[in-house]
Amino acid sequence: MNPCKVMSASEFALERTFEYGSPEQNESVQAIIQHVLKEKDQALFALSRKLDKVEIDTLRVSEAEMLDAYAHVDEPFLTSLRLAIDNIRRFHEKQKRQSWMDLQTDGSLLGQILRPLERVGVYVPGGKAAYPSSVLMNVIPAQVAGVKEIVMVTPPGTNGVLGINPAILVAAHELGITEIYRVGGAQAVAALAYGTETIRPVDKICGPGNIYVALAKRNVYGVVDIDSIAGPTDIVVFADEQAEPAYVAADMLSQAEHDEMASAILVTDSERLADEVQRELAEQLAHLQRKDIALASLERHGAILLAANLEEGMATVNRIAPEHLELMVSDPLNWLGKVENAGAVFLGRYSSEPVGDYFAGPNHILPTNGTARFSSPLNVDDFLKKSSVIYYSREALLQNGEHIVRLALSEGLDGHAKAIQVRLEKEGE
Ligand SMILES: NC(=O)c1ccc[n+]([C@@H]2O[C@H](COP(=O)([O-])OP(=O)(O)OC[C@H]3O[C@@H](n4cnc5c(N)ncnc54)[C@H](O)[C@@H]3O)[C@@H](O)[C@H]2O)c1
Ligand SMILES: N[C@H](CO)Cc1c[nH]c[nH+]1
Ligand SMILES: [Zn+2]
Repeated sequence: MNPCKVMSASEFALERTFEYGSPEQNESVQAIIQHVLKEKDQALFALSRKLDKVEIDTLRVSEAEMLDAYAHVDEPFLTSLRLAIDNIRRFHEKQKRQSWMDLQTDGSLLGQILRPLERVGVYVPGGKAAYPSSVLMNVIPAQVAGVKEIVMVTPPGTNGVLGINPAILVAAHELGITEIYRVGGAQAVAALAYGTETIRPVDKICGPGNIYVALAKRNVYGVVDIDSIAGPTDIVVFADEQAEPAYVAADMLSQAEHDEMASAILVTDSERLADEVQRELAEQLAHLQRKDIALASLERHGAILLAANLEEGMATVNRIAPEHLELMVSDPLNWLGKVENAGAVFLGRYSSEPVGDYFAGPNHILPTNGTARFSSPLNVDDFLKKSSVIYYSREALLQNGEHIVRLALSEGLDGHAKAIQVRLEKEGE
């Protein structure tokens, strides 16, 4: 069995669909948003019944539930979680920026004031799998930025079984998050954007999710801000003859197992590697718990792309603009400078993608579906807004006023010009 199609890198046609998701998925997301706008909490109960197959009667997770969750996780998990928290916090602390002011010789003062957003909603996925790691990746940069109110939403159950995964609640509690609602999918995004009787609206919605979550975020953008379209995950492994086939296949499967819509692609100049990776994929798939999801992902969206040489391979990588890019080549640092578009780049045979998903420190909430061409991993700046500050001294205005007047008149805006002229006349006397 060959799980992946093989084709030449130069022939690989990248369908960059401007309509993200199928028309049916877009329609159903719009219907969900309208439903929440009209019926608020009642819509959230009904949609959880219909889409998550669970019956809920309260949305807010209680303090008791959060504390009870600790009984369901073990000490080694807590140790690993706390180490990951330290790494992620340290990495994001380095991104912190300060407000600044620049004093000019004429006495004018120009600058930028940075302030944290007031209230942010973070989405933690939980439909097909539970993602405590996404709690950390969402919340820590917001906390480092100084956001006052962080609200978390997550599906009320996983795989149709009622209950939020305890590891998600423990991760939230470790970070001091207390406002959590059991609601997922497009309905959670709509509730955060427009508010319901129980959920107060937020200023920005961040976090990854499946196609319905991604489409809903895109739909509510403008009412609230969003981070990026962090939808179904994708990975490209860029590998040469020396790469270890077992590692390449394992890393491709690590992302294919997320979602039938995930995509895992190998780009290589080695036919031998391509054959061996194909064999490894088939062999390793058989032992995966989520083999059905991973196989569907490989069959629908996976590929092995054979390039005439590595330069051609890198051009293909840049066209794909992957969320994750592994440079599994003998000289990864030499190739790093040629990477134009990628959410996160993993260098060398030991930097397997899950190192970044869970532990190293950089954020795993990354732009998907080619959006790494123009957007970035979730970071501290996502939670800051900036105001420009302008102070002009008398001297600065007298010196530069004529230029401002001229530019205003060139736009035919004499009201603007007069606002300056009135001062020049009075002060110039
Ligand atoms: N890009 C990133 O940074 C990143 C990080 C982590 C996870 N992910 C992605 O997050 C996703 C997680 O997906 P998931 O499904 O496990 O959890 P999820 O929480 O994103 O989605 C589950 C919700 O989808 C809704 N839903 C399911 N079927 C639906 C349908 N037919 N119509 C309307 N709504 C429907 C349900 O309300 C459910 O609560 C994966 O695609 C994974 O690749 C991405
Ligand atoms: N690979 C996903 C998108 O970057 C994140 C994740 C969380 N848990 C496991 N993986
Ligand atoms: Zn992952």
